[in-house]
Amino acid sequence: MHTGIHNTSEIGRLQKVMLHRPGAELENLMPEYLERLLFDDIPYLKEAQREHDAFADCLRSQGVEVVYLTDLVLQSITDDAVRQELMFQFLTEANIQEPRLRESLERYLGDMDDRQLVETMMAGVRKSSLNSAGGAKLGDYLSAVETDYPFAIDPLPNLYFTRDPFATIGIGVSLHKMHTTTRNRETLFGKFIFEHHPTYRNAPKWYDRGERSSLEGGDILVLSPQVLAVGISQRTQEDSIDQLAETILAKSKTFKKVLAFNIPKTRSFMHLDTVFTMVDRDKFTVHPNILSSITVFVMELGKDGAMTITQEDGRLEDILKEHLELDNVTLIPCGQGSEIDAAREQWSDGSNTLAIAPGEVVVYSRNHVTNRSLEDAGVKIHVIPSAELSRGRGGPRCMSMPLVREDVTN
Ligand SMILES: NC(=O)NCCC[C@H](N)C(=O)O
Repeated sequence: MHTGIHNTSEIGRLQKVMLHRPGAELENLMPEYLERLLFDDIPYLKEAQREHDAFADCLRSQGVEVVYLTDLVLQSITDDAVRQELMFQFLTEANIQEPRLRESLERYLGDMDDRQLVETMMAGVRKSSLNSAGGAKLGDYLSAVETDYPFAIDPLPNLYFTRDPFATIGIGVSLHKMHTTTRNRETLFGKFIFEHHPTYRNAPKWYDRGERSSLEGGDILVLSPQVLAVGISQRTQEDSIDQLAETILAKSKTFKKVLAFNIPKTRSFMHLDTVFTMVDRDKFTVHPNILSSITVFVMELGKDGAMTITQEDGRLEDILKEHLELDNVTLIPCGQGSEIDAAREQWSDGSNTLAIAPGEVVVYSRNHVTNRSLEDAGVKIHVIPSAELSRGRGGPRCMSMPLVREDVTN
């Protein structure tokens, strides 16, 4: 079946990837609301875009086709009914309850062409722009809707972390219910892509955004065509993993095991991929601080179709060796084992590498200590600028969603 998606590993040569170039949503960040919107600082947009373009150019120079989220959403608006439905659901999920405000927003957005509409949905809507857009009737009700809050609709500043709202696994997709309200609104774009985009609408869904428990893409690592790793983290709950594992193991026809990694539930370790990524067939980057606290559960379907779960007690290297059937596994510690360098570089995603081929990864320039360890371990690195992008707490893996990778050969 052609689904537009083929992703059977973390490291197979990357052929097609989805990014989101940060846009006006970053200029709608205000210090008061940073925590709720999951930022620790405000990136300088122009510089963040320059860095992001360097990331995209780096990928293109390695033969990767780069597609952008905005374009995929636009290509999914196949007729006017889809556009209306997108706008309707967007306003509902932005929690616009006040009928006159909703009417005014419908008029404001309704006058835009498709691209403006999608970009505005992403950027958020300031009350001031509604007023200046000829909303003369607004004055009589804006006083009723929290006058001191400057947004009619909040921005979606985390969109450039395309790894999280949905994840490609095998030939299908896991569309997520996110842990936070702000990120949950992002998944609407994925819903429309996987319902309407001519290339992607047939992709099987292994998880859906209507589920009750949260699951985020940064916790999902496709270790091999048979083995999936999922983090039990601040963002991903056990119930979601039960459900994803049951569906994948029963329906994908290829995956045989899910390894659930229980990691500490903290902001800096928010997803599994902030502490652990695969860089080669037998090499992984890891934040040394998790090694003592991580536990791994192996989930498999028995002959009767019922799930079995066993807890692994050994060292991470040995667990990976066993389940990936490898002779050797090398863990490359973030910060070369120094407590200080490890903490500093992990905070800015030193362990969050994006593999573009076995043994070849994209990394942030600022994590020079970890980057040296990668090179010492024989990994080829492609270094991208990182001063502004890293302020959002995500690295090259977080900023990319592979759509097509070549299978890994031995
Ligand atoms: N996979 C990832 O770790 N993504 C990074 C997400 C950063 C974003 N500010 C967030 O807190 O969700």
